[in-house]
Amino acid sequence: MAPNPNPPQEFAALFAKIDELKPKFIERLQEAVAIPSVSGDESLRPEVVRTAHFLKEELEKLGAKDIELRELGTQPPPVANKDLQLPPIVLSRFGNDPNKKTVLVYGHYDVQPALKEDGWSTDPFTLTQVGDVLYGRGSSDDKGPVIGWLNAIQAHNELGLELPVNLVTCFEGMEESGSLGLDQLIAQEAQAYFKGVDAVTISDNYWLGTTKPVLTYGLRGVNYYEISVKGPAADLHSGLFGGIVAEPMTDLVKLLATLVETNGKINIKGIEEQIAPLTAAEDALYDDIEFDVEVLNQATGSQTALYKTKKEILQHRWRYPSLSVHGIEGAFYEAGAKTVIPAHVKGKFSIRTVPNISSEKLTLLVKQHIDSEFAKLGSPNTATVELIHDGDYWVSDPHNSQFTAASLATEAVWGIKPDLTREGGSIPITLTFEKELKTDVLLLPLGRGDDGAHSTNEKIDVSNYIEGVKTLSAYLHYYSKA
Ligand SMILES: C[C@H](N)C(=O)N[C@@H](Cc1c[nH]cn1)C(=O)O
Ligand SMILES: [Zn+2]
Ligand SMILES: [Zn+2]
Repeated sequence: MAPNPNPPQEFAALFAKIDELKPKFIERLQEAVAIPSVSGDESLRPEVVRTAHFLKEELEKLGAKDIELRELGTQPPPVANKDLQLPPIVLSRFGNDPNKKTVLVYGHYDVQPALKEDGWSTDPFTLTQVGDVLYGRGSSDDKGPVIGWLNAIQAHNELGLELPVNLVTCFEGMEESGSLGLDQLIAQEAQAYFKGVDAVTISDNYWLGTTKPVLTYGLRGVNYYEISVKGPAADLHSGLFGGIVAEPMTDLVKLLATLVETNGKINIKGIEEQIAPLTAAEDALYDDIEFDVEVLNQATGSQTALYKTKKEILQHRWRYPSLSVHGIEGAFYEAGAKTVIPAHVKGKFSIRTVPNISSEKLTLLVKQHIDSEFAKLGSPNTATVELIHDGDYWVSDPHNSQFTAASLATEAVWGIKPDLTREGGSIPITLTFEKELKTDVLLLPLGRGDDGAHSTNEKIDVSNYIEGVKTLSAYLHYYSKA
């Protein structure tokens, strides 16, 4: 999609300044991407913390006040290093004018793991421009959008243009690992640091496809589980012990295979009954959305879609649960042919939740399922299942003043009204902001549906990044007048 060739006159200088600053904005993202802030890898925790310091320095340069790196204590189990500190929350403030509205912007500076050997064409932690595309881990999820907010502030500063709202930043470093510790901080600061916040804006998801901007009013939740199967006291030689001991891997693979069918059907009893019925009014909402199975095939680079029609695909992404098996810890996985019997293996899977699935009830059902399936195996090993983290689903009203302002901003930048979408992914903290601050939350995505978030060759198109900075800026102006 080409940007609007005739943006409103009121934004002419601001948009021109953003275009002029493009090289600086790309350089800032390059610096952010260069820090491998993988929250799920304990050994990289210092890098996650280094990213918080990088943001603090950038915020200082931009003139933020009350900058704080708020510590959250040690990471709760399961964790190898019991003294592992959680990464800090980066709080800061631009303006404190009682006559202006206050917008809290949330984003995360941690990323998913990435290794060149996973199949990346370029080094994942070196932002690499190929044509009009910027490749690198976090470029879209979520360093690009986080840096996008800083860029919007810089453009205002360089023009000598006051921000139209007071801005509060809340950037976290554990989103990809369950947002540990942030719920408590938000509750604690609702009437302190966050007092007076009128609106929360999150830029941490994606357009549905590659051409049309969207605003998002729903998220699925996520419950992440680990099945632990223990047997022998240590790994064993399969020639000496194969056939005469019960193998944990065999049990685990059987258990994992009971969870879900190839067609996506979840086999855990009691989940389906909790799903909110589809009303005719909700069903009709899907009619006008631009999407087809080819967009899905393009995003996955395959022909592996389970559904063919737009409605089926979108409903199964947004309003039905899914169960994904992610990996096995403790198992042999490298190249070669090691003949080991692993002694202790952990299978990881998650369930995306939707209205009205309760996290507590789901965990009970998962435990019942694993216990009953394991009993059927008659194994002398032990199997336990544990909830690692959970985050609730969220559905909001897409017609409040924030959405209206964001829709106007999108039209100003892209020359088109955005589609209103829900998201299959999860941002666990969204509901907490809504509940604790008693404000509405808007999801205003910058990246495209084919950005490859969490995947190899994650990217953000230069146009999405730069026009995104314009969209964030214009949104603040429209919202200030709403
Ligand atoms: C949508 C967002 N950018 C995202 O990727 N969220 C993660 C959150 C999460 C929860 N557990 C682990 N990661 C996601 O949806 O997977
Ligand atoms: Zn994200
Ligand atoms: Zn993510």
